[in-house]
Amino acid sequence: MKGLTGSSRLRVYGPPGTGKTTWLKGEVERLLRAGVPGEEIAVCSFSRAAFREFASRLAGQVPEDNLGTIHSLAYRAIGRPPLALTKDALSDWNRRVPDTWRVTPRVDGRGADLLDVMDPYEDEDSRPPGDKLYDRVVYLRNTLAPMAAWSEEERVFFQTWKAWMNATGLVDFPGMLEMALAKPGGLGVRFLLVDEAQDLTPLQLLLVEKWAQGARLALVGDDDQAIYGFMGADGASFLGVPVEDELVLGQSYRVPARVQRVAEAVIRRAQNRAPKRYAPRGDEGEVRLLWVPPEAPYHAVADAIERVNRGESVLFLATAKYLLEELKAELLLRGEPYANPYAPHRHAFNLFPQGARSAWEKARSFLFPNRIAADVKAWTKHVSSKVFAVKGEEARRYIESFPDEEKVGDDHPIWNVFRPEHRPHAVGRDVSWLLDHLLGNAPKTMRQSLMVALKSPEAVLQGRARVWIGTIHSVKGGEADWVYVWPGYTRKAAREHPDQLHRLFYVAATRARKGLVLMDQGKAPHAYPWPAVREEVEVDVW
Ligand SMILES: Nc1ncnc2c1ncn2[C@@H]1O[C@H](COP(=O)(O)OP(=O)(O)OP(=O)(O)O)[C@@H](O)[C@H]1O
Repeated sequence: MKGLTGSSRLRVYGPPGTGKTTWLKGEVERLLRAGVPGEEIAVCSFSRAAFREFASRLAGQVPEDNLGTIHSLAYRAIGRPPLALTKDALSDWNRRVPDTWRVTPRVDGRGADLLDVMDPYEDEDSRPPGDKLYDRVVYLRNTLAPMAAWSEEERVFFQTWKAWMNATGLVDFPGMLEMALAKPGGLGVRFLLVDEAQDLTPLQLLLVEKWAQGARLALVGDDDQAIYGFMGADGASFLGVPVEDELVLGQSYRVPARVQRVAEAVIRRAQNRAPKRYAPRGDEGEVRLLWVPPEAPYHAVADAIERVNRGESVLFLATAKYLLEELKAELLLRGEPYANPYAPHRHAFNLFPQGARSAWEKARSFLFPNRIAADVKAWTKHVSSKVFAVKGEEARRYIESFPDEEKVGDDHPIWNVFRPEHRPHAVGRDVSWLLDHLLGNAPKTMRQSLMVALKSPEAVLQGRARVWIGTIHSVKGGEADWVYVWPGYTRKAAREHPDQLHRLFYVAATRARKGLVLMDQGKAPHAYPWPAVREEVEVDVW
């Protein structure tokens, strides 16, 4: 198979599941086996999650600093200045500017991935004007739009924003790329591999080209899966890069035949695309249409849980986060926690998010079979003072007086702080009792985790979810046995980026390894019309 030792500019493309990411990983391993030092290889991917497992496999061979998103590599290259989009930094900006220029914070101080927080299909009308203006300016910077194409307001806003960043030493996301471009020298590698290259903006591509000077470059992607048009990446940059050689992958190892036929009917609606052919997997797979009223996902959940119980993986996908709210509520009622293996840090998709200590651990601390004082301290902070035999403040002081690591058996004196009628519930890990006596300001995920614990304490103890959920953007490159897709979208999306909408549902459909369940919302406004592929579809009317 073609590889980077044979050509200095290679484009690898292929439809969903044809092994593009697998090729890229294999190529890195082939280079290492051929004796290329790991320091001379860099790999860019779109999301960090996609790479976590790969990076750990390469640990000690390719330096961790050479693996990451384009933004993270650029951020390192410019010496990691503080970020402009944090709460602290923006409170300064927001104090100085008119209301209509105020920007809402988007990252924490540690610099979470920009794309982890992008949800283009959230309700546009409810967004503050400053956020919309800032996003338009980011788009113009990402697409390298000539100043003549900017409106007067966009120009003035950007000049002010840039002057503020310069004066304060802060940087925003396109700024990382702009600074890395202006900096002499590149990444200092001989091999640069870029996954999901269809989502490169013209600005990112310019930086990749600079980094690739004197190096061999592989761009890996699929123009039909370009779903970041709203950021300025429409797949055209990827297809337009002059290359020496191309590797076209034509066999999907994921998508079964029926799923492929429906997915093809969706992507054929896109106006601007290069036609392509590929072979599906050998088995037929299944496509079903499930009529689900938008506000009641009970039947979809019941259907999905049956599959999970049979050992299959299930992924629910929607265009926007808010569409998942009813689903999450239904899952919690059933004691089924949710997760997103492709965005494990995002609270919106994970009841048990990874990373910094989070509120669900307070619920877990109530359930531990072998408790220590620190566990009791964690949940008693959020319990109503009514359960204590003394005043709340005094009770909490008493609980705090025990060293964190002290073991707390069922007869430990710490329990004496509870009124006699409450004591057995606290000692006995009575989840309903705790839910009944939680303070109003107890963290939401603590309460939700306790709801799950009513039915599945083990799931909370282990921080383990069985059902995956996410926006289509959040699961790029991912897959599951069964994929359930909501047809929701906004009218604005259809008007401004119809191709992108078709690509988005194409990406969603092609995540399925065994079957696809299209959730039909009938005549609900703004519901994406599924193609009429009747022979593929079994209709369930509830
Ligand atoms: N040569 C192969 N033989 C068998 N299975 C493969 C092969 N290559 C890839 N796969 C499997 O097929 C699935 C899809 O592979 P991969 O994610 O690399 O495809 P992709 O082209 O990057 O997909 P997408 O375009 O959706 O991101 C994975 O489960 C992978 O393990």
